[in-house]
Amino acid sequence: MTPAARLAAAIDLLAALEAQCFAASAAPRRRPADAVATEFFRARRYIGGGDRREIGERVWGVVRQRLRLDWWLARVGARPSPRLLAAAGLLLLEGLALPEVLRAFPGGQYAAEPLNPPEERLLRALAAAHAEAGGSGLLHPAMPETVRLNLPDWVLPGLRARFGDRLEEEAAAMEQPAPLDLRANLLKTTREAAAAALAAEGFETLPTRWSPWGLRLPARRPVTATTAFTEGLIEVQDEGSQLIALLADARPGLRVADLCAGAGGKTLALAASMRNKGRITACDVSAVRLEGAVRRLRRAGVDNAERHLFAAGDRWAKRRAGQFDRVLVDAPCTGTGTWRRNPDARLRTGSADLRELVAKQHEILDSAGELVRPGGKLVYATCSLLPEEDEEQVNAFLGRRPDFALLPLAEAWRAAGGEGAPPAEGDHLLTSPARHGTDGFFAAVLQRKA
Ligand SMILES: C[S@@+](CC[C@H](N)C(=O)[O-])C[C@H]1O[C@@H](n2cnc3c(N)ncnc32)[C@H](O)[C@@H]1O
Repeated sequence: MTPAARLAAAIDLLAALEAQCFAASAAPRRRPADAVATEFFRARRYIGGGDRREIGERVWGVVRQRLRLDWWLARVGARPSPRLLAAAGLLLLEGLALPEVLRAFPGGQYAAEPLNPPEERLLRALAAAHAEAGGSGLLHPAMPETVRLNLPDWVLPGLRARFGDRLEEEAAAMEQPAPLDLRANLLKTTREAAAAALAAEGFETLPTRWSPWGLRLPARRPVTATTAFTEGLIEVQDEGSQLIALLADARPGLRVADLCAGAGGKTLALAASMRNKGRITACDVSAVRLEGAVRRLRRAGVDNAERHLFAAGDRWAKRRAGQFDRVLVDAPCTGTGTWRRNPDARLRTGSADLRELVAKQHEILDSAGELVRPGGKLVYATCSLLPEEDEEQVNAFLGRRPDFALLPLAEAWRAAGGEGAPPAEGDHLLTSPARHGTDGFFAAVLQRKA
């Protein structure tokens, strides 16, 4: 592809993302950007791997900096159309000079149409405003805090309550690319043997600091193509997520419910710590997600897991009241803790989603409480750093259910075989990108009084 054709494809992909992920009209069925991008490239098989990578990098660059690019465009009175976003990206992110940006829109077959006079006027104004502000970088002293931190305004109160003076540091860490964490599958291997198998295939890893099962690759690499992966020796799982499975203390022989199992990320880890003994039920409301667990469970050699798809009017939970030793609620949440991995999520989630999710978490926690046997443990977890979805949710539950008590984290950690001190905030597990180099996860262990 010519450079002009690549830019034209990037503009088309930006337009697809706008329509399906970000625009108000895309609500309430906003799609994840990577799903839209996969579909986009699948429909354009003539775009080869190298071109795809370049187009993708350009588009993700714009998505990552979208709040700031929108601010710059608004400063010169422009609306963020895909064409202007692409042009602003060339100018402010890729550092092209104005004439080069204009030349990147030559028109003709397979190239973006030349900027029209109003677009060109806006771009010239943008270049002038940027030059006036020093001409380098994306930050500007007049930017509001939310744009400066690259965070939507609805998360600021919650994240400030969470991090206080450290908010800036955490916001910066949320902009850094995430490492790739793997979990050694103890049903088939040990952490050391999995590391050796990966090293033999050219993938050097380091053991993770807190998870006894974790291996870290410093940068994303196509690990799913390795024999170690296809043979089920490893799974991709952030260390923070591994810690939640660890904290659940799922021992051999227990009866365990993974209530929001999705595609089984934590089910797999729970089954491994149960050594395939006892019974684990992976539940979800999404058939597609639950179906995604089947192949993973098979690859991992898990044979003590069953699946249950919740349906309207389902009596599954009622019939199993008080029967589970462990219940994990890996609650649907805003996912603020994973924003470094999903830069589009901050653009497609809003305060209405937060309100809806908080209500859903409340409801799921209540039905989870019914399932736990006296003396059993309920682990409530999210990949959000917002107190409303985390400790406030837990405190409200404890207010409703005096027959449950919060197990202090140090105690829960030791009981689960954790070594050293866990990443904590008070009596809860809390990991964050800046402090722990993991995604942001929250977990609390609640024990039903015997
Ligand atoms: C954070 S994700 C789970 C991720 C999964 N546990 C893992 O480790 O890969 C939350 C899941 O909750 C599910 N969910 C949403 N509402 C639910 C409900 N009322 N009951 C059970 N699961 C629900 C979603 O479909 C989603 O798969």
